[in-house]
Amino acid sequence: MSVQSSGAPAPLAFQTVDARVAYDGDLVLDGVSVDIPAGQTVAVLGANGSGKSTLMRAMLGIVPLASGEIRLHGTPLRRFRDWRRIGYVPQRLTAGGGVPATVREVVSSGRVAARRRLSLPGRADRVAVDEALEAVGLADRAGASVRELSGGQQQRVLIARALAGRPDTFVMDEPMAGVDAESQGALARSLSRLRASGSTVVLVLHELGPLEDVIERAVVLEGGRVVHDGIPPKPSGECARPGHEHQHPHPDPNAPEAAESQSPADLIRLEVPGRD
Ligand SMILES: Nc1ncnc2c1ncn2[C@@H]1O[C@H](COP(=O)(O)OP(=O)(O)OP(=O)(O)O)[C@@H](O)[C@H]1O
Repeated sequence: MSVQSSGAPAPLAFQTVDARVAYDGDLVLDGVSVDIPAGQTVAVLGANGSGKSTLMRAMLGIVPLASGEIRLHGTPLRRFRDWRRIGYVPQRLTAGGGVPATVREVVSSGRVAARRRLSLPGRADRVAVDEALEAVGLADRAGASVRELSGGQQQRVLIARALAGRPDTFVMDEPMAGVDAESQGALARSLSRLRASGSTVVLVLHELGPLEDVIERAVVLEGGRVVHDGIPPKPSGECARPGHEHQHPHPDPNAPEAAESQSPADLIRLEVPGRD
């Protein structure tokens, strides 16, 4: 358990208790229990179809549980109302869709929940949007149509939209998927700042890559179950050699969590679509 400097345990941002989710009768989350203290930066890793996105959606009540319980900031999900605290970046959506919106317009939409009902955007909204654009390195593209941007830049727009609402708790589903190196660097810097500011960040990743130094903890899913929860696995051996195409997270044999896990040899077998 994470402990604050006062010695008291840190309050939990997320708590899933024996969570089960089924689609059409097929169990895709099979008894997941994870406590995420406020202020932690946690990666959820696992092979394709292991249930990562489903866990994110269940944590936010987007898909219902078959059984178990979810609490957000100590409140059972069904009673949770403080959604302004939560910033969600969904998986693989383009920021603009078919609508010819500018970067600023899309990011400004992240302020709607933070505004008082029926009030027009004010100075605080403009400042929040400016800061969010700055944080993801897109201040100079504010007037551009999102359709002109690269996939990685569009991903940054979605993150800026979440930042603009000034939540303290982020859920990001594969923010690095299909993102170019420049945008990966910008995202890594944004996440470092979020971590330094005490925000909670839970993000789905296929590989740690440039976020390796930012991630404090990794939860690895396999077949809808947690098979590792602890120190992020380090790339090693063949995969760590220069010239290797990608970095699969591998178990660190020296990590105490790895030694305690159910099946160390099978811990992490990640697939990266189209690259293996
Ligand atoms: N809405 C849905 N209806 C039916 N089955 C679904 C639905 N969403 C996901 N699934 C199935 O549930 C399983 C877990 O999917 P999920 O998207 O949570 O996995 P994932 O680990 O995030 O995978 P990926 O890395 O490919 O995004 C998969 O077998 C998937 O096909």
